[in-house]
Order: sequence, then C-alpha cells, then structure tokens
Amino acid sequence: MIQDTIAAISTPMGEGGIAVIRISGDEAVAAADRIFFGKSELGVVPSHTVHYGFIKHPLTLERVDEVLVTVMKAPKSFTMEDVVEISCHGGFISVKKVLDLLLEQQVRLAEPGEFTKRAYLNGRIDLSQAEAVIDLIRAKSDRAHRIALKQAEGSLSTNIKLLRHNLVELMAHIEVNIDYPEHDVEEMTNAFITNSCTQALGKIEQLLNTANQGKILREGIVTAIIGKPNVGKSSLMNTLAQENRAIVTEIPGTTRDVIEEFVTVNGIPLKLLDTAGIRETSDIVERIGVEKSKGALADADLILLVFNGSEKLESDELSLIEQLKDKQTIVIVNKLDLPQQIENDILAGHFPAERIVMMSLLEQQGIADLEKAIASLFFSGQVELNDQTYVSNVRHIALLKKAKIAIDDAFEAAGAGVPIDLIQIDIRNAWEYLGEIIGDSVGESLIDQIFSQFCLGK
Ligand SMILES: Nc1nc2c(c(=O)[nH]1)N(C=O)[C@@H](CNc1ccc(C(=O)N[C@@H](CCC(=O)O)C(=O)O)cc1)CN2
Ligand SMILES: Nc1nc2c(ncn2[C@@H]2O[C@H](COP(=O)(O)OP(=O)(O)OP(=O)(O)O)[C@@H](O)[C@H]2O)c(=O)[nH]1
Ligand SMILES: [Mg+2]
Repeated sequence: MIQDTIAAISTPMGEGGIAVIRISGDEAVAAADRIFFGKSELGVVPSHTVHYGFIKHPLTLERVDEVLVTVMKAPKSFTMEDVVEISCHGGFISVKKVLDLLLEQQVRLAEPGEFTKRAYLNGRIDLSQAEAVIDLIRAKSDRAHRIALKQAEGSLSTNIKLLRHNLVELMAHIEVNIDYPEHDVEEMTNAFITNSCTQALGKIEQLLNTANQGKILREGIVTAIIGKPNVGKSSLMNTLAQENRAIVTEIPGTTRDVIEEFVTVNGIPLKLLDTAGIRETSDIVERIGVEKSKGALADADLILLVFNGSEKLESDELSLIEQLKDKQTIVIVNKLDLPQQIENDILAGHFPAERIVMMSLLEQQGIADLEKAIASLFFSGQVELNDQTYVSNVRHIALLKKAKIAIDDAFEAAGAGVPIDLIQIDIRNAWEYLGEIIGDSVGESLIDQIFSQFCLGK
C-alpha cells in the first residue's frame, strides 16, 4: 500500500513549554531534512536519535524556530513508518509556522487519529487496542487510566484471541466429523461441542460481567446531591471537590442550577451534581431549578440525600424518601455540630445503617465515613481491581453479547441432536463477532468512524 506522508501538531494548542509536530510516512525524513539545519543530515543519522538545530525556510533561510528533532526509522516507530518528531518552543506561532513549512514539502495534514489508524493498519496494534488509546486520553481517574492502559497493551485482545483459538479448534474437530461421518465419532462430537460451548460461554460471561464496572470507571457514577434547601448540599459538593465550586450561603434557595463536577472518591470516579433544594416555591427561577433537581434525581445512578440534623423531618422530605425507594441512596445527616432534632428512627426505618452517615460539613466531620459508604456500595468492599481485564467499550459489549447468543444457539442445537454442519454455522458466527472486536474483518466505514473520535495529531 502506498501511503502519503502526514503531519500534525501532536500536543494541545495553547501556551506550553514545548510543542511537538509529528510526521509519518516515506517522505518524513526527506521533508524534515529540507527545513532542518543542524550538524548532520537527517537522512544519514541512526534511528532513534535526537538532533539539535534550527528550522529555516528552505529558500529564504529565514529562521523559524530552534528545535530538537527525533528520527525513528520504519518499522521501529509508532506507525511502523518513518517517523520524525520536531519539538518546537510552545505557544501558537512557532508550531504553526513549522507545520506550514512542512505542508509545502509534499506532506499533508493528518486527519484526527490518523497516526493511530496507521499503527492499526500496519499491524502494530489491533482495533481494541486502538480504541483503548482513545480511552487512555480521556481517562479521568487513576483506575480508568489503568484499565485503558492495560487494554492498550492488549489484555482484552489476549482474551479474545484465546477464545477464538478455542473456537477454531472446535470447528476443526467438527469439520473432521463432517468429512468422516462415522457414527460413534459423531456422538463424541456432541459432547465435545457442549463442553467447549460451556467453557466459551463462561469466559464471555466473565468479560461481560466486568462491563458495568468498566463503564462506571470510565464515565463516572452519576451522583446527585438531593435535599431540601439550606441543608448543606453545596457544602458537600465543595468538600468532595476540594474547592469552592458551588456558592454556599445561609439563604435557603441559593443554588438555582445543576452544577457538575468530576471527583474521585477512594479511586471511584463520580460525576457529582449539586442541585437546587427541592421545595414548593413561587420564585420562577427557583422553580425551574427545582424541576432540574428532579430530573437529576431521576437520571442519577447514586443519590446523596442530605438532611439537616438540627431540624425535624418535613413532609417534603418524607415524600422524597418515598420517591427514592428504588434508587441507590446514601443518607447524609448534616450539621452534627448543632443540637440534634431529626427523627433518626424514621431514617433507620427506611435505610440500612451502613447507608446513613452523620456529618458536619462545617467542621469537616464524617468525610471518611461517607467515602467508605460510597466505596462499599459499588465494590462491596473489594477495592483492589487491578488485575482484571475490563470491557468498557459499547461496541465490544455488543459484539460479546452477539457471540454469546451464537454460542448459546450452538449449545442448544448440540443438545437437541441438530446436524453438526448446522451447529458449525453458529460457532463460525461467534468466531466472527469476536474477530470484529480486535478488528479482524471489519469494514472501512467502521474503521473511519472509530478513528475520527481521536484528537488531531494522535
Ligand atoms: N514523542 C512521543 N511520545 C509518545 C508517543 C509518540 O508517538 N511520540 N506515543 C504514541 O502514541 C506513545 C508511545 N507509544 C509508542 C509505541 C511504540 C513506539 C515505537 O517506536 N516502537 C518501536 C521501537 C521500540 C524500541 O526501540 O525498542 C518498536 O516497537 O518497534 C513509539 C511510541 C506515547 N508517547
Ligand atoms: N452549623 C452547620 N452549618 C452548616 C453545615 N453545613 C453547611 N452549613 C451551613 O448551612 C448553610 C447552607 O449551606 P449550603 O451548602 O449552601 O446548603 P444547600 O443545601 O446547598 O442550600 P440550597 O442551595 O439553598 O438548597 C450555609 O450557611 C452553610 O455554611 C454544618 O455541618 N453545620
Ligand atoms: Mg446549594
């Protein structure tokens, strides 16, 4: 395949120490050499070496920037093509000027994700690994990052390849029996098929079981802070965010809009929503806020229901408790520093003890208890999750489900004594679905769609 040479700025646009332009393709070294002026010609330097010099206009010899240039020769590079990286001074102007010069040297601007796409097309990584690179860039917590890194290194691919390998063996076994259909061998085959299917199903289910947690780790648990006005919801948001994100005043009805913040609690990422206190109100703006609070409540995975411990429960609050019956809820009794009036027995009648946390946000009491309650809710105490492969990509989940159904069908058919050449079709389908996860036999439009999610220069 003849690939043209591409270039892009691979660092974010903005002021920074340095900025990197990446060039990949057959002409990468020659193009860079025409605008680079240093001690040696880039065409003759050893691979994986760094060179100091200047970028100059090739005709006017006007200096554009002082740079370091890295040369990586094919196939020992990220794209498996010749790659040159130019480290310029940060900021907008230097990089832009250097890129413009390159684009005059038979180099074209790379599309988003095109470097990673080439790494895939040239066989360095498979599709699930390439998708993990997107997750890696977008990861918002340590755990999400670790999971993506593991997948980028090929942990999911290894599992999928093993599954497919076993299915190929099964198909080969069936093939032999189709070609030499002796009766006694066929009976053995049915047992062999159900056995292999059971094993494959177990493995697929195991992977699918990780999917929910994987999604949570990547996108965050949508967590709404709910309660009547002035109980300390915004104070809780600020405490968990460790900054003054939301306005806190003694005036009930301070928060009018939903405020979002991404926080990590014991390594669990939460998409935290501070909401307007829920109450009947004639204020138009506040009423819209209350409607939004109810929307947030409906959409949330987890509710942090806040009460003011120094007051008795109000009827609005009792109906809120009723509404939350089917939601994962943690109750926070706040303002523990004041004399307590709240009917704790009513709360205890509705929520298990480990879901009720006593706090004083004013005095920063009870934070560790809340963190523990959140963590135990989602990981039932098992906090170390490092060594597992997590499936978090919706495309992968859908394909695993399809493969599972196909193998289920094969299993049923084998049990019912269906002719083995028909069973073979189901197994083959499962094998193909699994193959799509790692990018075996996928269409060009899917590939384009996946890589277009990348940022420019990746
Ligand atoms: N400057 C820079 N940093 C980067 C990247 C890059 O492209 N450029 N990467 C891009 O995402 C990531 C690193 N990924 C990479 C993966 C493989 C190779 C590579 O050249 N591999 C060769 C050489 C190995 C060796 O010398 O031992 C190989 O495996 O053959 C480079 C980067 C993150 N950091
Ligand atoms: N004594 C005491 N006061 C607190 C505590 N937590 C918050 N407050 C105070 O309670 C008032 C209301 O706090 P906010 O965090 O704004 O309450 P809110 O629930 O967000 O209120 P709205 O946005 O109006 O619904 C402020 O004056 C806080 O300083 C606490 O633990 N003890
Ligand atoms: Mg508030």
